[in-house]
Amino acid sequence: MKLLVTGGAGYIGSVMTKQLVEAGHEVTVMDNFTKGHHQAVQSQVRIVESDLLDPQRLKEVLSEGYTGVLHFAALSLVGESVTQPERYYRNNVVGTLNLLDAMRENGVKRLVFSSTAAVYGAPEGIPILETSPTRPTNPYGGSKLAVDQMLGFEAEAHGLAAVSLRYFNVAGASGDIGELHNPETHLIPLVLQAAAGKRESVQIYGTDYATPDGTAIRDYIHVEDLARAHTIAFEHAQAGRHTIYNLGNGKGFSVREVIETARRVTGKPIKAIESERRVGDPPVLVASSEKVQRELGWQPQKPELSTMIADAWNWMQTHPQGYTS
Ligand SMILES: NC(=O)c1ccc[n+]([C@@H]2O[C@H](COP(=O)([O-])OP(=O)(O)OC[C@H]3O[C@@H](n4cnc5c(N)ncnc54)[C@H](O)[C@@H]3O)[C@@H](O)[C@H]2O)c1
Ligand SMILES: O=c1ccn([C@@H]2O[C@H](COP(=O)(O)OP(=O)(O)O[C@H]3O[C@H](CO)[C@H](O)[C@H](O)[C@H]3O)[C@@H](O)[C@H]2O)c(=O)[nH]1
Repeated sequence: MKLLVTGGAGYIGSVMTKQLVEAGHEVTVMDNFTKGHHQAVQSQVRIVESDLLDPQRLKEVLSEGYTGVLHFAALSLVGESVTQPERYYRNNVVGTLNLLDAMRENGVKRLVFSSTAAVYGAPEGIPILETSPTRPTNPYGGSKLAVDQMLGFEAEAHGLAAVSLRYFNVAGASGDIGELHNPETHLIPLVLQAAAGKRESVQIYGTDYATPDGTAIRDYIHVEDLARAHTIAFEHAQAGRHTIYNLGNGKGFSVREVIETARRVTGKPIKAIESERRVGDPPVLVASSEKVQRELGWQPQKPELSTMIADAWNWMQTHPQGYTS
């Protein structure tokens, strides 16, 4: 298949691109490189350095005849979205609208979209189902929910085959591709930076949650398992339908458990400092992934937290400078 991967130079998109290339597909990556890395993209992949906010370029590219699009490009810093909501809605919603226009104009009718657990806000019940109420507590989650809703209407009106995958906490690395965000806000890379001596310590945001050890609980999913789910979802997408799936392991780990596991995996004494809660963080986010398992037959192959941390640690050690381009 000939596929367009937006945001394919970012963390998850580059793992997706690698898997697609390994499966023999022809891939074009479109990325504006505000966050992405050239080195994360396989050498045989065509890179179009362009922005989703350039509708003309999107139309030109999509006129080249694609089977479908895997759409990862987005801004995704929760804190930044609170202070700059307009930027998040423009990039994530208007960018996706431009993409849908270009797809429609060129008869490209298949899309998998990166949605997020952030659409659920602070959930009423755990595990979180796809039918749980969506009440995002920040503009990032709001922008993703707006796209999820838009896709439902677009599928109905124009026959698009669309799938939204609502990821929980993505972690790990895939061989020579790893996680390098700047700034980094995610727990596991920060913990490993402390293990590697790149930072003195890691902060534990909140020790007074109503959880067994007082720290917040999250559902971590290996980036390879996540990317594999996209391929299955893409193949099963049905014309005129928009389907939503949660993607997690259905099992939660606390911040202290993550740090403890990282100490064991790395053999390093990682210094942790107990701090205040981070504003807007829900105490527990754990997915029910029953629907994706039942309907698509997806199963995580790397469900262990220690495997995710070991793969991320291995990447960090083999790439001490991260990506250089
Ligand atoms: N990492 C997670 O834990 C997580 C969890 C839930 C959802 N997601 C979603 O998954 C997707 C990928 O996340 P990631 O962690 O790989 O992020 P990332 O920042 O590493 O990758 C996103 C890529 O999109 C590109 N991009 C952003 N806006 C663009 C635009 N307007 N035009 C072209 N390119 C643009 C960036 O340069 C970057 O390379 C995002 O949509 C994110 O919201 C991520
Ligand atoms: O230095 C840190 C960083 C994080 N945490 C804690 O670790 C947990 C995980 O935090 P991350 O920042 O790694 O991940 P989030 O759960 O905040 O965010 C993830 O889930 C969100 C949905 O709620 C979005 O989808 C977002 O893109 C995705 O990364 C949270 O309880 C957070 O408070 C710390 O204690 N110390």
